[in-house]
Amino acid sequence: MTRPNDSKTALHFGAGNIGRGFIGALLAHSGYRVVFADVNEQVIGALRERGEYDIHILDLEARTERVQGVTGVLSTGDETVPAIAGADLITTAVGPNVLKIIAPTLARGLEERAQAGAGPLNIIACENKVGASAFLRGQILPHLSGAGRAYLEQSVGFPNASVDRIVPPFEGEDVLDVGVEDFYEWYVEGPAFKGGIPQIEGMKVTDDLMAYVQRKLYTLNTGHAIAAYLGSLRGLGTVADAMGDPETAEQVREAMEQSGAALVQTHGFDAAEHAAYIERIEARFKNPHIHDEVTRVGREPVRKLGPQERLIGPARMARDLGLPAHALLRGAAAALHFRNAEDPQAQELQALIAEKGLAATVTQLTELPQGDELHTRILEGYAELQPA
Ligand SMILES: NC(=O)c1ccc[n+]([C@@H]2O[C@H](COP(=O)([O-])OP(=O)(O)OC[C@H]3O[C@@H](n4cnc5c(N)ncnc54)[C@H](O)[C@@H]3O)[C@@H](O)[C@H]2O)c1
Ligand SMILES: O=P(O)(O)OC[C@@H](O)[C@@H](O)[C@H](O)[C@H](O)CO
Repeated sequence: MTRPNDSKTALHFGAGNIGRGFIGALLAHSGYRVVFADVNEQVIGALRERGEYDIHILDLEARTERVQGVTGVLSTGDETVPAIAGADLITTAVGPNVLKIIAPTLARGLEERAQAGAGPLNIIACENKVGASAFLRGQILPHLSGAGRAYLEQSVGFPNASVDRIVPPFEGEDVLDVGVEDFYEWYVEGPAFKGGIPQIEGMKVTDDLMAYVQRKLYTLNTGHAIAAYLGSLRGLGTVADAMGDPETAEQVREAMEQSGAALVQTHGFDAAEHAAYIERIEARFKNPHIHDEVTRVGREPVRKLGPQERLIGPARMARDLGLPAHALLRGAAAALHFRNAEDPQAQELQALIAEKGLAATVTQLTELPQGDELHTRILEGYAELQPA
């Protein structure tokens, strides 16, 4: 059977959970030869040696899927620039903070393409960040010559995307094994593609990406983060444990309902469909087959407290519409309590609070001025929430 992308190559930065467990797998199933670029020598070595790996679907009906036709390059090595020059599509799932690190390498690859007179290319950043592909474009531009810049402007699309599949770290028999939930959803911004939209199994194209990005980030990631931060405060180890605690589960639901009311008004979603969307997410959080530590879900609290992010973004949206936001702000307050000796941003957060005080830290991270009602409510929430 021929597939739409047989004989094409996709280069995917980040052979981690989402890379192997979601985006890379869809690309391979759609016929692409998938080249993963990563800094992890063990994973890249195994991908090169074996050319395939297994995905374990951790749900009511457990099953295993084999992903074939894959290989790897070290993103710091000599092969990555030619791989960029020869790719038909580039995707990333490295984490929002790593985009600026891979930007100079991408720029070198684009220079080669410009010199070779190559055709159009699309680069899709599959990260939990509003406008991640556009952000990556902005990081690449300063590294380009005039010719490279002209090629980028004319021939390189940076469609933004929303990616949803819960993929925690997985202890398999093999280093390449990955464990995922059955559910997945990938929306990409149609009008931003250059040179036609590739046919990829499971990739949905939309003209209104912001609605889908906010629907996912301000519902799933909002509830997820609040489950993690309240769970962590209450000594609970995983998201499923946190959702097993009736008070935490109720507070998570209340927050998703508050962001939901704001999203329904902002984007015109059907209220009943949005309620069903929340219910589905709650069931995903409770999936007993997924072991997702609150430390992973709460990782990088400085990023998660940002003004457009999953806690403050929907709280501001609700406030601007005259809707309640207290459960969302309780989540932000819980985030400020987050401690994890292995998470540099959790360390940075506690150091900031110790050095500058809570009020100044909240302003620095959320951009909410002191005296703003949301700022005040976060401080009150912080005082009410005490570690177990
Ligand atoms: N895991 C999930 O449930 C999930 C779901 C949706 C979206 N996301 C988003 O996907 C992105 C990746 O998350 P993840 O959970 O897969 O993280 P991860 O840590 O499992 O994977 C990231 C990978 O990037 C690699 N990496 C780091 N620096 C690199 C560099 N300079 N060059 C190339 N590779 C580099 C790491 O070695 C790692 O393999 C994040 O933006 C996250 O928010 C995650
Ligand atoms: O990846 P982060 O750190 O932005 O957020 C942690 C989790 O909420 C996230 O990875 C979810 O599992 C994922 O967004 C589900 O689609």
